[in-house]
Amino acid sequence: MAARPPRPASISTLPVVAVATSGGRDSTALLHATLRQAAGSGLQVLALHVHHGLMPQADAWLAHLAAQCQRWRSRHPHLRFDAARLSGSPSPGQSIEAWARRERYEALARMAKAHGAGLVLLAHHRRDQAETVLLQAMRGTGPAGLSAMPDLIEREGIVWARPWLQQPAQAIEDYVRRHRLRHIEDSSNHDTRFDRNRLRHQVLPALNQAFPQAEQQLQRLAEQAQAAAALIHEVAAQDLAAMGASQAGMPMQAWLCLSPVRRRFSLQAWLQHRQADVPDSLVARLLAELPRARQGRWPLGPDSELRLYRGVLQPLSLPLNRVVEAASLQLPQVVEPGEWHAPAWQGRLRLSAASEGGVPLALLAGACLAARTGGEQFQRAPRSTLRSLKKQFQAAAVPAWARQAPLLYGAGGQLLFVPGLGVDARALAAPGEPQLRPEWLAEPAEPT
Ligand SMILES: Nc1ncnc2c1ncn2[C@@H]1O[C@H](COP(=O)(O)OP(=O)(O)OP(=O)(O)O)[C@@H](O)[C@H]1O
Repeated sequence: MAARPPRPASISTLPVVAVATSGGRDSTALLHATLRQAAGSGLQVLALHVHHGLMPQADAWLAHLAAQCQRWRSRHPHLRFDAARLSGSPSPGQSIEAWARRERYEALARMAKAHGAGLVLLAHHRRDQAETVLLQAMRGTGPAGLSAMPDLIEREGIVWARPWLQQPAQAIEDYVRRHRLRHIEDSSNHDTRFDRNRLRHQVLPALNQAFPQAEQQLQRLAEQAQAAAALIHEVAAQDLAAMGASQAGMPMQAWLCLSPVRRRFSLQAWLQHRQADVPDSLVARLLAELPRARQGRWPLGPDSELRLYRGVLQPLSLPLNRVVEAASLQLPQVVEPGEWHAPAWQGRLRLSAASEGGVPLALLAGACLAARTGGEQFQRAPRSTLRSLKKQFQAAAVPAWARQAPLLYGAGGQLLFVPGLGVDARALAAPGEPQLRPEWLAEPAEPT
């Protein structure tokens, strides 16, 4: 019996490669080149476009792309097109460009995932890379900024690739002419109020003329900076692990033992865990002030700050009601049953009415929460031996993550309560004495 010819694969089962397409010259060329490469390969090509809702012409660009993909589909039946319209706007103080970039990547990632594409191609080329390096240099950035754009990076399950990062703009122009590709012209690319446009039209031509290898050298600089940034990242991560830093706090004693340059990069890395954009001015201030400070507070963001207390630098979120602050006494002088949120430690302190096993109200007056700094002593039961907190945690098999919760200290510095162990026997109220029983309630970590 003759074998049946294999059935063509259904389009929805083919592997998908996405191309981010603005409709401009470069991404039009990349989409076209990808389609040619993919022809007969069994790959599905997905053109993705983001309508930013910022320019009056954006509707026409979207219509142009949809029509172009429709035409190209006659020769490339495995071409699909999708677009997203952004509806938001930048928040006060945020640049339109930064907002548009972030939203664009998020929209591209959403669409790629919805279509099962794990790879998104971007049409940046060598001149874009040179411009990015120079722009970063003009901002006085460090190795991370000078790294400019990676040719391949994985973020949140999507691989972003820039296959033309080594290609000169001229090669793409030639390709577009050879294939007579139609593309849109974004008039804002000539608006010299934008830094990039001034650089492109006024600086780069002169630079290329004076140094014909300028773009290649700037690309090499970006690669060197990428290696340096990766090394800094590795060393900072090792230093933070060695000093026992966590999201909740960075111990100052160990940090001060580092060389100045390692202090700087470990501090920066620790701050960036919490907040992507850490102002250089804050890092400079902390580097200058922390070595001499015993206590202190520094603004971190609109709703958070850093506190130095008992040798630990801690980030605190501010707006939640009744934030238990580490640096000053937070429980009032007259303490009543209630709950205090401590977002920096991802938990709540609850004080409940009790007739035994609690802490006397007198000791709770003006008490505060503080991070473990090492060397604390704790007594489990009235006639038991005083032992180090570390040993007590081990004996009670308190898991390592639970040992990061804050300790409750009385106004006089007396240890009152340790999450996971309970009330220190020296702070136990006598039966019938006015008292409250402390309890620590851990909250699930927020996604970062
Ligand atoms: N609105 C958009 N929708 C989808 N992808 C985009 C969009 N804008 C930019 N991109 C992607 O990001 C790359 C770089 O963006 P950039 O703003 O430098 O390019 P462009 O000048 O808008 O267009 P092109 O690179 O196509 O000439 C584009 O080549 C494209 O891959």
